[in-house]
Amino acid sequence: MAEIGIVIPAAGQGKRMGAEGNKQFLSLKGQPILVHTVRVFQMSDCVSEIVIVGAENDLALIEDLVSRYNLDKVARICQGGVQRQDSVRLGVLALSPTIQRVVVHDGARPLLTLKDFHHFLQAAEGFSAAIMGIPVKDTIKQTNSSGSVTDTLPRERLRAVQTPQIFDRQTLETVHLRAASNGYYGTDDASLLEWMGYPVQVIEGSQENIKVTTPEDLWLAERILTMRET
Ligand SMILES: Nc1ccn([C@@H]2O[C@H](COP(=O)(O)OP(=O)(O)OP(=O)(O)O)[C@@H](O)[C@H]2O)c(=O)n1
Ligand SMILES: C[C@](O)(CO)[C@H](O)COP(=O)(O)O
Repeated sequence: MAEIGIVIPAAGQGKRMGAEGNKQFLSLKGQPILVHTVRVFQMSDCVSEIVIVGAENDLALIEDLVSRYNLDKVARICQGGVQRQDSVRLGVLALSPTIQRVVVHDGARPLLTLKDFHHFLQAAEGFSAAIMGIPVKDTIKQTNSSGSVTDTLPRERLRAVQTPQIFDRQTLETVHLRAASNGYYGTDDASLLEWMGYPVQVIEGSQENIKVTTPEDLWLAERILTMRET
């Protein structure tokens, strides 16, 4: 099996959370969100190493959490960039040369389970790029700049995309470097492959694998974890 490395972008500002400091250090059931996120990869026998990408001012705190929670698969903690995509690129470049497949997973998605991660890895075998996604529940409409509807998109084929996203390391490096030199930005890593014409496979994820973006998400994350305890 190919050696798998994990890149966790955690260098955002969490503006939509509106908390003081980086949302990834907020407590979720008594432990920082970021610790929940990293732990699933720490526990996985399929993972060789983890790179966490943090904001300059948070690097010492991340180092402290890694040692306090014995996250010894974390091989490097590196400084992030202005946008998520910059942070991921820097993280990918910091992976050991032996890593052949890269999983990118948001620091702010603490509810991925080991079972779902392993199912994802298994389903992704044979694809050079695969991403988790779930069917959308709402009707999605496209609007023009004044809010008037221009289209109703056929829902059967729409997927709300999450992380983890897995890629062959060489391809991921190539698209990130090309996007950086062209000033091209996407909201996830798969969109860089799409931009360069590479195929990307969607694998069904879980409704519980939410991204903690706003205070309501933190409330929901607490409830999901409580539900899992019972
Ligand atoms: N320059 C950035 C921006 C984002 N991220 C990370 O990318 C993930 C997904 O981003 P999002 O949830 O949008 O986080 P923020 O950018 O922190 O949130 P906001 O847009 O509300 O400021 C987060 O784990 C975030 O820390 C990053 O590593 N580097
Ligand atoms: C990559 C991502 O998690 C896919 O849903 C998401 O796009 C990243 O969050 P952002 O809010 O777009 O930065």
